Amino acid sequence: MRENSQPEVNAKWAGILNVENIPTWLPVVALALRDGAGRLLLQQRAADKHHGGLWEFPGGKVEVSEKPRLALVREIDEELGLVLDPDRLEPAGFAEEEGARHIVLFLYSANSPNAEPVAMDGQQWGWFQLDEASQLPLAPMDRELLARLSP
Ligand SMILES: Nc1nc2c([nH]c(=O)n2[C@@H]2O[C@H](COP(=O)(O)OP(=O)(O)OP(=O)(O)O)[C@@H](O)[C@H]2O)c(=O)[nH]1
Repeated sequence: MRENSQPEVNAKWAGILNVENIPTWLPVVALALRDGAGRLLLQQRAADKHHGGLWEFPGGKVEVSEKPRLALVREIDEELGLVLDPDRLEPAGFAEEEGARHIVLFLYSANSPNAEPVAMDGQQWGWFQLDEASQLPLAPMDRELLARLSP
């Protein structure tokens, strides 16, 4: 594209294109991992974090330039010591949370009948049937996503 020679027009575009003027959002990936009995793995957030004490799907923030699937593989390894095949992660929905940080949570699903998770950060976790999971104090987006999962 040819550069605009009018300084006032350039200044206007510089203002619009300045990253600080673009509303940003935080991409987060999470996993609905099912065991051989169809139960879901959920874990409890640390008390001192956003949504502290609530239960959630394992996962975390997508780093800059990281592909979502690979971010999820990294997070699941870091949190649960499980190494997943990125090609076996199925998209399972997304949800959004307004707030100081606008979060978009991308949920994937995977089956792992023989998974032996280890709580790498000492977090509480468990396998839950869908009806059991819905009884837990869940993070708001997780409740929404859980309701959309097939039994
Ligand atoms: N991992 C995960 N985060 C969720 C879920 N639901 C939900 O609202 N969140 C929110 O998404 C954000 C993800 O942050 P995180 O803390 O898990 O991410 P992280 O592990 O990369 O960051 P950290 O450095 O703070 O530990 C938090 O604000 C968290 O409350 C969920 O199901 N899984």
